[in-house]
Amino acid sequence: MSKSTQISTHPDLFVVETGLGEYSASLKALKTFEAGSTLASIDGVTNTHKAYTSVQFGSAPGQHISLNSDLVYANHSCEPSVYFDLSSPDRSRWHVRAARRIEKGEYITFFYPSTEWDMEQPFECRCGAKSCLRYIRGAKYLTWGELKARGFIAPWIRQCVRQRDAENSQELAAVKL
Ligand SMILES: C[S@@+](CC[C@H](N)C(=O)[O-])C[C@H]1O[C@@H](n2cnc3c(N)ncnc32)[C@H](O)[C@@H]1O
Repeated sequence: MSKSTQISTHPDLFVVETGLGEYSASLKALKTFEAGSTLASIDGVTNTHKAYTSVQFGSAPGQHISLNSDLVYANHSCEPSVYFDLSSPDRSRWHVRAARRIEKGEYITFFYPSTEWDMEQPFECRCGAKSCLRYIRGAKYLTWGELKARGFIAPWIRQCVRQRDAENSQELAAVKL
């Protein structure tokens, strides 16, 4: 995504850092945020089709939004600094919250599989975290243990995991009969 001519949507909170290669832009905090605090509301969104820039907000087909803001530059991390809370049916209550204390100058990152079941554009993860999962393609490809170790997981992802795991254990039971 190119940032060069766009105006910042959150100039007092974040700055978009542009890198050299493709997909190398990132989002940095311009101030310190306490753990659990709300960084920003997720407003101005529009419904869209699944894309590498979209965020999923439910388990039904087509439940994806376009952020239409600098928040789209938040990269994935396996040890994220924020989470996107789109749990409420009331969109005015959608927020970005701090998963831990975030110092000024730190990257704003979220755990993409916390909202995404089966991503449009998987990638080799470069988050550099000790617990890095290496290849990110959505929650569908992770165990519940791998997911829950990362903190916040959206309700629709928890529901899909429960369904998948129930189906797998039924299949296993059928094989054993
Ligand atoms: C919504 S964009 C995030 C902003 C992106 N860095 C850019 O410059 O447009 C998502 C894309 O960024 C890249 N990305 C995000 N987090 C990454 C990570 N931890 N490791 C490698 N690539 C990442 C992937 O190409 C991914 O499809």
